[in-house]
Amino acid sequence: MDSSSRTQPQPPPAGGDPSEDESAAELPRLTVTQVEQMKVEARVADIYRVLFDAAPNAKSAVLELWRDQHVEYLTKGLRHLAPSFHVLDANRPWLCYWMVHGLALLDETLDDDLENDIVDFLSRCQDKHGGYGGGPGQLPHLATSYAAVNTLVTIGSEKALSSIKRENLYKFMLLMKDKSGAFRMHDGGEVDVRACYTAISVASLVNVLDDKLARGVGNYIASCQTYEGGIAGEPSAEAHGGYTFCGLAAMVLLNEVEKLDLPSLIGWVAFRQGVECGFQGRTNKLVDGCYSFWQGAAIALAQKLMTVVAEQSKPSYSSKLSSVDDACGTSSSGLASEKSPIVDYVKFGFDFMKQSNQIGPLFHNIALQQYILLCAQVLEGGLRDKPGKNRDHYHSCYCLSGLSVSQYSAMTGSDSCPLPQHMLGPYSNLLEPIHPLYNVVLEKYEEAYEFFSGE
Ligand SMILES: CC(C)=CCC/C(C)=C/CC/C(C)=C/COP(=O)(O)OP(=O)(O)O
Ligand SMILES: [Zn+2]
Repeated sequence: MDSSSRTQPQPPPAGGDPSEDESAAELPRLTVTQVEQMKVEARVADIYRVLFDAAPNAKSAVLELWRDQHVEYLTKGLRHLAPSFHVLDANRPWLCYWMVHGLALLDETLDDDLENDIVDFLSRCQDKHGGYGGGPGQLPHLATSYAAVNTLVTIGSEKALSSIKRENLYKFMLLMKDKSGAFRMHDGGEVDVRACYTAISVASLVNVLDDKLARGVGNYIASCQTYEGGIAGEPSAEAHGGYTFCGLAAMVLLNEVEKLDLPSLIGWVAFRQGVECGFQGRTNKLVDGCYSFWQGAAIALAQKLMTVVAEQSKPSYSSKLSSVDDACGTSSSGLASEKSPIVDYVKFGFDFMKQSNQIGPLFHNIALQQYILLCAQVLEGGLRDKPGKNRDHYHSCYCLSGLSVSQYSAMTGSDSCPLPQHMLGPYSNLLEPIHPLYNVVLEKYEEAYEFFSGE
């Protein structure tokens, strides 16, 4: 998308006399500082009522995405990290991903030197036997491998994509496979749904996913779906939005989504949207901007799975769902025992995105945008969990990812643009669309798909 066609929004002035500014002049009773204070008190509905009663035209001043500020915050963060990358942290590929992806969502290109620095740094994080660690010489880990691969796909250059040692990555992932079929995060590490998702997402993205990697994963994930309907990190744990996204996305990539009880999963996710308009991660917890992605994207995936939902909603279905216990896991239905010996796994992610939404948003998409724009944005740039918390790169990445998901959630065609009524604030708020199975910008995914499908 061409950002030059958009007018750059300006944030409202930070505090001060409202009469100093034309848009603020329409806010006779509230300064921005007062608005901030009300947010801290979590009185979002009050802010809205008072603002709109007092000054209907103030709507766009408050509901703008402060692009320039977010770009500055993320770019500064990357420049601080590169070129030495000398922070004592095992999360450096994640820091790269959160900032590079955030900037890509904002349609901001990095300069060549910065891109090269990041590619070189991630190459140094790549273990000689495969997989990426949190820094050079660190133990390879599935989560940092996911962050590194998503960063390189987002950078998208020949140098970036060809720096990924796919054969070694495949061998590393095979080593991380547990006898249950699930994956462990690192050598001697924990087995959980996050590990399953990061392994399957990376393997699918770089086109090395095969039956050996896939076997048993779907059954493990299905065993983590709880009585509430959401998915937990491991069997018998509590359903959580992060793991629900991971589990559902992995199941789609494995073509085993029928092993989940989708109606109950969707119901659980939809009810995690609170009166504050954002999502909570689990029952009885506070809303948090990052769940705009984890929960919002789970719903976005479900919008393309309505055929399965309809099938599972038939009274005759329940006995079939509970009898899914085949450990091989290459069947697309979980119902039948027929299996194809050669499964073209890379196509599942590709074909899924080509499908249109089969239903409108199953959450309040405008309300979610309201939470992100009004409560999660920080005036100086960057996004946060909730009012009263500081901005950080993780929340900036996932609030922006969730904003993109909610902006595109009401579209029916897979390649059209959202209508203005599906977006809150000016149309210049529109972000780049993502591929919700991997959380990379769609265009970048398509380029990587072309690149790796020839391999
Ligand atoms: C790809 C990848 C690595 C995905 C990770 C998914 C993810 C966000 C999992 C959440 C983990 C978790 C139980 C957080 C609870 O934190 P908390 O108790 O501080 O928060 P809460 O009160 O909101 O539950
Ligand atoms: Zn959070």
